[in-house]
Amino acid sequence: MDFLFVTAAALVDRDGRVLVQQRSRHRSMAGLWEFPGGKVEPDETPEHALIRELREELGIETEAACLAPAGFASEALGDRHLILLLYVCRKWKGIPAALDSDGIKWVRPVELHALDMPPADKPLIGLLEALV
Ligand SMILES: Nc1nc2c([nH]c(=O)n2[C@H]2C[C@H](O)[C@@H](COP(=O)(O)OP(=O)(O)OP(=O)(O)O)O2)c(=O)[nH]1
Repeated sequence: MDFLFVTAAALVDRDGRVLVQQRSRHRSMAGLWEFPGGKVEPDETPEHALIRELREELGIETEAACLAPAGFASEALGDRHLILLLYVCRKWKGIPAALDSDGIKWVRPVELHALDMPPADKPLIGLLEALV
């Protein structure tokens, strides 16, 4: 099986809201709301990939100690199989900006049900409702 490992973060603010970003037009799954993150490169740990993606996509800095494993999703993706590793992060430096997406917004976990998200993300919503 050809696995695609992707790491993503639920950034949680002091009001218990979670950041989601909208995938930009030129990407697969364009327009869907997702958790910031991306593919784990062969030479990276999931945590380092996520730290890099948060820097590239949002312009924020965090560290491995601030990434708490929250859960995962397992979903067919074309001829590959996606393993999406979700971390909760409550501590970072900087103010998130939409550097690589069509927009960002902060929502309560219960509000995620009403957003168009990739299929892999759906089972993670209940998890965040319980955790955040
Ligand atoms: N970052 C992120 N990716 C997700 C989520 N849910 C989900 O199915 N994915 C999928 C979409 C992509 O296939 C892959 C993430 O890769 P990526 O975002 O680095 O991919 P990409 O746009 O550069 O490339 P592509 O998918 O357009 O080929 O994981 C999510 O919540 N966050």
